[in-house]
Amino acid sequence: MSDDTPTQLEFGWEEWVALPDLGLPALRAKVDTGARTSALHASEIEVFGPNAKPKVRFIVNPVAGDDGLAIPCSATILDRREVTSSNGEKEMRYVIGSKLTVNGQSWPIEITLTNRAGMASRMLLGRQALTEHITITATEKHLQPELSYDVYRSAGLRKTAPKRALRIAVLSREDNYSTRRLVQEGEARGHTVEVIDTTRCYMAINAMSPEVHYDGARLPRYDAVVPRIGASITPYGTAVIRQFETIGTYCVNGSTGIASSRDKLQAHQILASQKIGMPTTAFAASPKDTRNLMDLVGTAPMIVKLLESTQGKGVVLAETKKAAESVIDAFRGLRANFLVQHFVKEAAGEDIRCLVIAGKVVAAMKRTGADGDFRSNLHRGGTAKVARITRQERATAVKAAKAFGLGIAGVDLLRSEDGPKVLEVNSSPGFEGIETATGKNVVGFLYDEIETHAAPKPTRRKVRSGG
Ligand SMILES: Nc1ncnc2c1ncn2[C@@H]1O[C@H](COP(=O)(O)OP(=O)(O)OP(=O)(O)O)[C@@H](O)[C@H]1O
Repeated sequence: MSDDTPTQLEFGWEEWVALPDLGLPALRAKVDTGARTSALHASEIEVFGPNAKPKVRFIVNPVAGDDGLAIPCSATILDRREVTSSNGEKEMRYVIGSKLTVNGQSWPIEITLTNRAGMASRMLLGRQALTEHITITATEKHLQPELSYDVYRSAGLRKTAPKRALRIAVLSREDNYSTRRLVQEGEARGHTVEVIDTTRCYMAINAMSPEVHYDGARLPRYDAVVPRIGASITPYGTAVIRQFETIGTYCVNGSTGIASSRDKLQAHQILASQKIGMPTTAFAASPKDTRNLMDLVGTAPMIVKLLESTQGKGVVLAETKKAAESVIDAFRGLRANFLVQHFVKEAAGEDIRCLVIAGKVVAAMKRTGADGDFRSNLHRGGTAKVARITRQERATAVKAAKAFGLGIAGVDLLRSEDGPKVLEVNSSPGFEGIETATGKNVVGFLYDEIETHAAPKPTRRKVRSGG
């Protein structure tokens, strides 16, 4: 039956109803013709979202006497109104809109949210909801079909539950394509996405109530944090993420994974310990060991790489051992840390960027260096196009992201004679190059993962069956 052709329904003083938009398939509602607007008993009522279109999220315990069953809900706020409750008390309440379903018929109603624990009925149906097609027999109850609270126990509940709007923080200092896409895609899905400058977060570190503050106020409870931590602020950025982890916030990439993948020496050690292919790499602290270091890597040409290098700026190709020695001397003179690496010549100035999200390669592109450059970085004038990768390359990329426990990672591979060699695992991969080259909505894949992980699950404990 549709919303347009209501058939007559008979209500007693209490009926079984459903609010499907809120993920509440069974509720007992008391008919209260003394009240204008319907009311739903909700706790943890919290406003979020843009000022122009604020939302509210809250918890409903649909079964009276069973607070173990908690359903997280969210809705757009229609109004905020003063309501006088049955005991005469005035209260400011948020008003939301939702569909009310009874016996296969649905119609839109307004609902105020109120947190009054101990109320036997979880819902009151006011006059506004009791439209013309309803007749009321106040001396009877349950004139409409009975629903069962068992639905809250069914495995399908999470699948059928409406997607709850999430509040997400993107930790980023840059207003670039990647940040903008994260905001745009999240908002298109109905979430609220706030961009937070990582370096402006400050923290009270104490055992009882870990918090993150920003611009004079404590940051709210986020459903998910997407770290986009630039290399120059890794230590502080990872400290901020650790704080969110302590609070229990879901972080797409954890502080440990970001820190260890950033530290080139540690990253190579972790990759090696997982038997993941990578170019032979050596490092030493003392100038006395320069020759031995080069011998470990093999014959020239070889790569000398600054540990702090990004965008290929500190990557040098030394054609001879003599040239490598001069570069190493120069780096040492500048007190710069570096590593020496076998030059994978057959890669011929190309590398493969695999974007791994939640253990899957969701997109891959081949980057080719500008004419005559062995470095394929797009920042150095390289070009990118979609890549077809082999099963071995796919497995290597997935394994590399997993080695650092990263939910999202850009894994760079070189195609060598003996299989893929991982160059680096990037915990804040850019989206522009890969979305342009592959035409894929990579950020969408990331939100799929966030929605799966961060959407609060209905808790089901000791549910009494209804009746
Ligand atoms: N061992 C190697 N053999 C062949 N080519 C290499 C090797 N190491 C680096 N390259 C080339 O140089 C480019 C830059 O190297 P790498 O990614 O290690 O530098 P980076 O400065 O850390 O860059 P990023 O900004 O990606 O972190 C690579 O994309 C690759 O094309």
